[in-house]
Amino acid sequence: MSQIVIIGGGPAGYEAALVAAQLDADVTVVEAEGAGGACVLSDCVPSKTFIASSQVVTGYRDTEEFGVHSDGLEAVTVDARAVHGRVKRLALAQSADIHDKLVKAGVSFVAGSARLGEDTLGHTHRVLVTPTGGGEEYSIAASTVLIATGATPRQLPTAVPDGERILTWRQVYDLPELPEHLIVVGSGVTGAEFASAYLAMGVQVTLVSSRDRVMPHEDADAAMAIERVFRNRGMSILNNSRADAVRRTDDGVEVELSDGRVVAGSHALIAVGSIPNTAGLGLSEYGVELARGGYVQVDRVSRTNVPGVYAAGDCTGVLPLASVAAMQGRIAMWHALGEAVRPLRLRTVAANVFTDPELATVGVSHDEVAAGKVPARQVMLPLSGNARAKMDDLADGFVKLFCRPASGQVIGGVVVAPKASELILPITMAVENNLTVNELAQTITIYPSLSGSITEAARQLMLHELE
Ligand SMILES: Cc1cc2nc3c(=O)[nH]c(=O)nc-3n(C[C@H](O)[C@H](O)[C@H](O)COP(=O)(O)OP(=O)(O)OC[C@H]3O[C@@H](n4cnc5c(N)ncnc54)[C@H](O)[C@@H]3O)c2cc1C
Ligand SMILES: NC(=O)c1ccc[n+]([C@@H]2O[C@H](COP(=O)([O-])OP(=O)(O)OC[C@H]3O[C@@H](n4cnc5c(N)ncnc54)[C@H](O)[C@@H]3O)[C@@H](O)[C@H]2O)c1
Repeated sequence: MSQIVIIGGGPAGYEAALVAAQLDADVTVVEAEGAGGACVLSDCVPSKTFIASSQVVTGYRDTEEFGVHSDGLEAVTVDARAVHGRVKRLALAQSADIHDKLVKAGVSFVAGSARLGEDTLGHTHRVLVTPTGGGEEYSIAASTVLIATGATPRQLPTAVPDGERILTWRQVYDLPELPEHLIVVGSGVTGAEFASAYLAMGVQVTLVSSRDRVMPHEDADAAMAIERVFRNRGMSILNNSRADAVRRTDDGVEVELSDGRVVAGSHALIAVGSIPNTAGLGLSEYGVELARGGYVQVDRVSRTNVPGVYAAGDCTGVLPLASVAAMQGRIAMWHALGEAVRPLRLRTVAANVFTDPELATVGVSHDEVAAGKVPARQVMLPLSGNARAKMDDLADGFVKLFCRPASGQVIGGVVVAPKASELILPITMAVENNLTVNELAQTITIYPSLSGSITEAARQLMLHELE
């Protein structure tokens, strides 16, 4: 029987374990924090639960427009302890669900910290395990090892988090109350999501963005649309501003920018990216190649350069999403256990930024098209003309579609809208299944619906014979 040892129990690790158990392997997952990993316990799941509370507050905005009288947003109060309690409860419950699922599938789940042992020059790898809460280190033999150790918030040496005023995104749920004035350092996806959620909850937010717009890696039209919404709702956004240092003051924090300006607030959230958890695993000693930044180098079936040692998820830096981590983990096990497997394809991975409004993307990007790397026709359709959007008083979103110039094959799209995460699916299906704009356009959608704008955009891209 194949013996699989998986280091790390996040989406990469636990989804891999489920596949390997299904294929009758003897599977052990060693996890330092808890089933579900950082994704479930401190990153993705908690942040989305927190955002869910912020959306409840948003529901009280602009009720007059709908003919509903209320005391307005000012009368809404957010009980931070209750919100944080819910965040932690849901995370632990999700972790327990995953733990139960693994155990039910026959996986041995070990609470501990693991690393590779000495290279034994054979077909068996040795994984050394230090149990959580003490106990002797012991070793497990494995025919296949999967490194799925995730990543950790990057720290700036001049802005060291103290868990009270200077925070990582993992520490915000321990605050006894909401910040009065939160300075978010870093306007990537993480910074933008938290800035959006705190703003919705009535917190004064300043976003320190090192680039000329927020979310520099996202579609420019979408990022700028969201930046406009942020500003209109009162967020202060400092573009082209790098934080050099963050310091505690008597009653808060001050953030020193590289141009010498100093911004004062009550709290600072440092969201300047992550670093892979690959130190201390014995990888280099074992001959596993690491790329720049300490990421484990893998191919599209999750192999490292060392036979029998695979890696998946954020520790590989391929595309730090839970969905991708999970697929990399499954692919590793299918490959290791001799199943037919399709190498990882990033082209059809949909991603969503959970700001208000949300920003979902799939397929080719505007930058690739603009740079001439991918020939494409495109259309951008504002939601303001959509009947359902008018009813819901949605003015800010849009749908963008990209297709191949001659065939009309759909190759990408962007949606900015509430619940864009749900609306992107038809475009993802079209990209995945090589559908054309004609096929999308001929699909009958619900009337009135926001998804009607997707087929409407497709109709605008249909080529007419006279053109
Ligand atoms: C704030 C935030 C929000 C996010 N939101 C989303 C989202 O909405 N959607 C989405 O798709 N992605 C989201 N992501 C990204 C997503 O969380 C990651 O891509 C995902 O967690 C990666 O999974 P993983 O299995 O690689 O690692 P992780 O989830 O990080 O799990 C790795 C686990 O390995 C453990 N570990 C590390 N070293 C060892 C060791 N030596 N021994 C034993 N255990 C070890 C760690 O303790 C950790 O629990 C978000 C990320 C952040 C930071
Ligand atoms: N909804 C989701 O799916 C979701 C949510 C959060 C994160 N993620 C994943 O995590 C990845 C990483 O996102 P992230 O936002 O954590 O990191 P990131 O690296 O994408 O963004 C960090 C930003 O901070 C900026 N920065 C760095 N140093 C700075 C300084 N001193 N002052 C001001 N700005 C500074 C960087 O220029 C960068 O724009 C995303 O690409 C995504 O794949 C996904």
